[in-house]
Amino acid sequence: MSTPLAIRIRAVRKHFGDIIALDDVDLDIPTGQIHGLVGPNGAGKTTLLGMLLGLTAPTAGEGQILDHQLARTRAVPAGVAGFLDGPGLYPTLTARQNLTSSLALSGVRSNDDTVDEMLETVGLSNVAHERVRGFSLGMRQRLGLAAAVLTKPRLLVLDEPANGLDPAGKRQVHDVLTDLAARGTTVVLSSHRMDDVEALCDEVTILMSGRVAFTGPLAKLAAENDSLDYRLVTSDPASARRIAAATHGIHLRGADEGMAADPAPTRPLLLAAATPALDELVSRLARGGVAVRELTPVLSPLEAAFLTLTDS
Ligand SMILES: Nc1ncnc2c1ncn2[C@@H]1O[C@H](COP(=O)(O)OP(=O)(O)OP(=O)(O)O)[C@@H](O)[C@H]1O
Repeated sequence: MSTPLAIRIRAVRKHFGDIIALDDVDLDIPTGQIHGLVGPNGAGKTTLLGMLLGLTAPTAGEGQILDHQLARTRAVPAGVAGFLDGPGLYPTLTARQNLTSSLALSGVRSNDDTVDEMLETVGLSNVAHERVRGFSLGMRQRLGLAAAVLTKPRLLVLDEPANGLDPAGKRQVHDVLTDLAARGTTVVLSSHRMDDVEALCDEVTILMSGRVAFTGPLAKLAAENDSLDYRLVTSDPASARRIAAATHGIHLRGADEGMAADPAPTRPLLLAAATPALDELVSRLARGGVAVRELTPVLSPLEAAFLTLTDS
């Protein structure tokens, strides 16, 4: 049996005067999934997230968010938490007071230990008693996430949650979200960082000018890519270049494209290929006694799809 849907949206449109922010959007997000929303500036990501949070009503279309119909009222539906444009925090209260106030407002029962554990989880124990006024963007992001998570949401909606985070902060946020999803919370987040989305999300939706250009698993996106650019490092660059040039479906790129053989190339070889041709190349290299030390996509499937769709 398939996983029940946390979000089911059909033919949703949103107009702001003459501006069409969302145009005929369909979206299915199963319960417990971490779903990434990507797209260029102005694509409609924040508008869609705002709709999930009950802050914006659709102009047309319909949807089901958890047990609720897509908002006609401007209120965050029960079971949903999150934030747009940074978390709403009280600057004059301490980090700890912010969490206890947020809990009190949400009506969720909790105890002091839970609050302290959450501060520890997001790496803010050492500043628990400091006022939020002096916090950096990354600290605010982590505190906002902690406040949202403490309310035990069934759906967590986050606009650019990795903004301003250093690598340690990013890992803490990743751990919190992965743990939440493993316990059944659905997470929908937007990001301009493709590497974050790929590291964290099960599925992704690419929005372009308010329309869904792609929605589905990242693996499907990779499979739909005819050809990707790769960087190849081997034990014998000259032989590798010769073998690559003679392999059907391999296209040399950059400085190697159409160039006479470089007798002693030292740079990595750049080439474009689909997966079957790449498999063939690796077999031929092995048969030719050339060891493959590194074979990596120059752009990930998500980055490549994004650039193709935005025609950059
Ligand atoms: N309240 C509003 N009033 C008028 N236009 C709006 C409003 N909110 C969004 N828009 C417009 O709707 C379109 C989509 O905006 P939205 O903020 O949803 O895009 P986005 O994908 O989140 O962009 P970014 O990556 O820059 O945050 C844009 O053209 C924007 O100018």
